Amino acid sequence: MPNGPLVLAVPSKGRLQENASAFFARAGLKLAQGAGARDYRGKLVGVPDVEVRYLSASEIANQLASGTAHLGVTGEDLIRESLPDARGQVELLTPLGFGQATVVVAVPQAWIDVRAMTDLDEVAAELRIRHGRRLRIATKYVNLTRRFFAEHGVADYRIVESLGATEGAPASGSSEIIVDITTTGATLAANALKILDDGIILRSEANLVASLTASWGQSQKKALRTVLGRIAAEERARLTREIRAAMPQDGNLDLAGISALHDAQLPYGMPEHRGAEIVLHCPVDATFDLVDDLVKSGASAVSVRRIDYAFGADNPLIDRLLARLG
Ligand SMILES: Nc1ncnc2c1ncn2[C@@H]1O[C@H](COP(=O)(O)OP(=O)(O)OP(=O)(O)O)[C@@H](O)[C@H]1O
Ligand SMILES: O=P(O)(O)OC[C@H]1O[C@H](OP(=O)(O)OP(=O)(O)O)[C@H](O)[C@@H]1O
Ligand SMILES: [Mg+2]
Repeated sequence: MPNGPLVLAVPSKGRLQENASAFFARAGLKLAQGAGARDYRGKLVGVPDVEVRYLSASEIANQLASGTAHLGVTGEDLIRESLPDARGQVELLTPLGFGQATVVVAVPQAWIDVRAMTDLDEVAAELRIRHGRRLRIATKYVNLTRRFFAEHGVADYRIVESLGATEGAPASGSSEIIVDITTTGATLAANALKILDDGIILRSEANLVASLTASWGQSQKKALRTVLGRIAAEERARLTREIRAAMPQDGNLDLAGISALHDAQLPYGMPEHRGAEIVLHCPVDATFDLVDDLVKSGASAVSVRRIDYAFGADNPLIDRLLARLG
């Protein structure tokens, strides 16, 4: 639909759901779900031409790949696992700071001599000789597993597809080892499994992802500018502090030098006269060093505040995506 709505796919359940709604709310994008909790469609309050669809995290990855959804929030693990050509199908716009999970290779703790991927070759050979069968890996990350094992030159194995409770597979005898996600490590420990020293396949977190295969007409691009504009403005504001001060009545404050030194901007220009108000925007980490330099140079009434949104003429998120859409 060249002039249809922009389809925004949002997690409908699980660990990503609450964090995703909070993320949109911070960006001033209020999700309005349809009539009941079972209505899986909604809107963005005050933003026309956007249709919100509530889907599972893995379905969001699929719909971004096929172009059924334009924008979505999902885990990078699911993108890398389900999309054969992630680079050509989607653009990962920004990591969101939640949904952290690491995809790992884990083996029984009882295998004390097995510490690294290279040790698995020996295990596999022994299994073959003693029991006449291949090393079994339980996982739902079939593609990530194949790629990682190939990179490590381990070829003599068989994948047992697991639909859940993967960590239980070795104890129940349906596999020898597993590939799964872990966050705190509690589930691995409870199942007496350990991560191989070089067994980290991917460190994942939730991302804002755009589809490159969806049809991007005029109305979708317009909605995209609004949505990404607010998201970028919130992100910029979160990483920035606003510092206000009065220019000293005498002495010479080298404002250009100080701002360059601390990577700060003067969004409203140079103050025009002594005693005039200075407004600086600087990276959060630079705040106190910048304040010290201002005070040392005679600035008075220095105050620091957080800002909610910082809109600029440029928007790196949109520019990057439009460049890729051509
Ligand atoms: N500790 C965790 N356990 C599971 N998923 C996590 C964890 N931490 C972050 N995540 C992220 O959440 C995603 C899974 O989300 P969720 O379980 O809601 O959806 P799903 O996998 O599509 O559904 P289902 O689990 O019912 O198959 C993971 O792929 C990962 O990106
Ligand atoms: O390292 P931990 O903090 O213990 O977390 C990791 C576990 O959490 C998830 O399972 P979940 O409970 O979501 O069930 P699921 O497999 O059905 O998604 C994941 O699949 C792991 O099993
Ligand atoms: Mg889950």
